Amino acid sequence: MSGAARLALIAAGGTGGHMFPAQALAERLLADGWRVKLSTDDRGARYAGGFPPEVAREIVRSATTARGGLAGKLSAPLRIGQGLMGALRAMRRDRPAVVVGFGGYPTIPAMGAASILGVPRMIHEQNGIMGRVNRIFARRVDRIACGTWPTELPQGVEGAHVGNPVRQAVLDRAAAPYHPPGDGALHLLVIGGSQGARVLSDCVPAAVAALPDELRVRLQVSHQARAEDAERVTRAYAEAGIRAEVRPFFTDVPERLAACQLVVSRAGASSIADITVIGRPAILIPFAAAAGDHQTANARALAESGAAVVLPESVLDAESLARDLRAILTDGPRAKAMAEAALSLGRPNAAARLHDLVTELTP
Ligand SMILES: CC(=O)N[C@H]1[C@@H](OP(=O)(O)OP(=O)(O)OC[C@H]2O[C@@H](n3ccc(=O)[nH]c3=O)[C@H](O)[C@@H]2O)O[C@H](CO)[C@@H](O)[C@@H]1O
Repeated sequence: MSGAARLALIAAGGTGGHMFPAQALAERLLADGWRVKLSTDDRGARYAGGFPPEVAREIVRSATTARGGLAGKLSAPLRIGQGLMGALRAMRRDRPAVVVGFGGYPTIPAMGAASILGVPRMIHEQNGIMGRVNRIFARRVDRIACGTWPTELPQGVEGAHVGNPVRQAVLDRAAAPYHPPGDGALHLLVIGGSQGARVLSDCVPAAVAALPDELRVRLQVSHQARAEDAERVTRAYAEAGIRAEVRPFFTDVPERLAACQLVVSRAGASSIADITVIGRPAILIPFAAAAGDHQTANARALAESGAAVVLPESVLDAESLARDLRAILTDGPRAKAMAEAALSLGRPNAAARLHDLVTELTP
């Protein structure tokens, strides 16, 4: 049955890691005739440009953006309380058929209001270790969908494994033909999650500069660097005579992934989902300080299946990275086997499965 005119309220927190799976579900629900509203805060709203225009036009703001310092901490309960009152008013007005939370503080008002008003609700957890806010609501929702499996859930709570939904632009390139490294150009994509990663800016240009000349001259690097690091990263590549495009954020990661021979990436859940749905070999550098070291957990399945080499930050330096880059870029059959292993872990139907769970929840 199609979901004509039913409204789904999607709540997601401020990082790309929560916003991209939310976007993927929004796209799927809209395609099935649902109306969709998005509840997020100012940080999350920066990702709204990627959402379909009818969702981006009218965001339900949840004023929970974290502020620094003691004053910020002390005022947090007040801001969450105000957010909750606003969410209750909006929910009484809009009457959503379902509320889906993707984690992060900005989801507290919408998930809290849905609990109070008895609106059918579910959460999607992207990582193998449940985030703090999803944990708060884990016992107060009708369904829990998990992106990674197994996921550590609170005792007595059950989850369904759906995978991490990826954007339509990624699905459009699912299993795109892979051209393993040979004699031609070598495209290297370097992404540090939604915020960029300083450690990659410190290491990758130096590692690439240490590669043998015959590899270096064929390299073409797309490197996402934090805005404050972009200039020095650009300079480092230029000084090493390497063609590189350095940007704080690539809006066309799906295209660049499809075109590349190798990815160097953090191990956030959506980064991994994109890499495995398109199917590309990767060197993963998990963010060691992520809650519960969940990025290392995220990367494990790829390492075990041979899809990726995992370099923990503790052993990462330009030399170790150069060794791995060289090993993969000079071994086409190995790169091809890695790409195939990655593809076998991809879950291109995650958004569709999540959509089905949402539909089951609503009369
Ligand atoms: C530091 C931290 O705690 N990070 C968490 C955060 O990661 P983070 O916010 O970095 O999110 P993910 O790695 O999950 O996703 C990043 C997304 O941004 C896209 N992208 C990236 C760079 C770019 O230039 N353009 C672009 O479009 C990627 O293709 C991917 O789809 O949320 C994830 C999901 O809960 C967690 O797994 C991560 O551990």
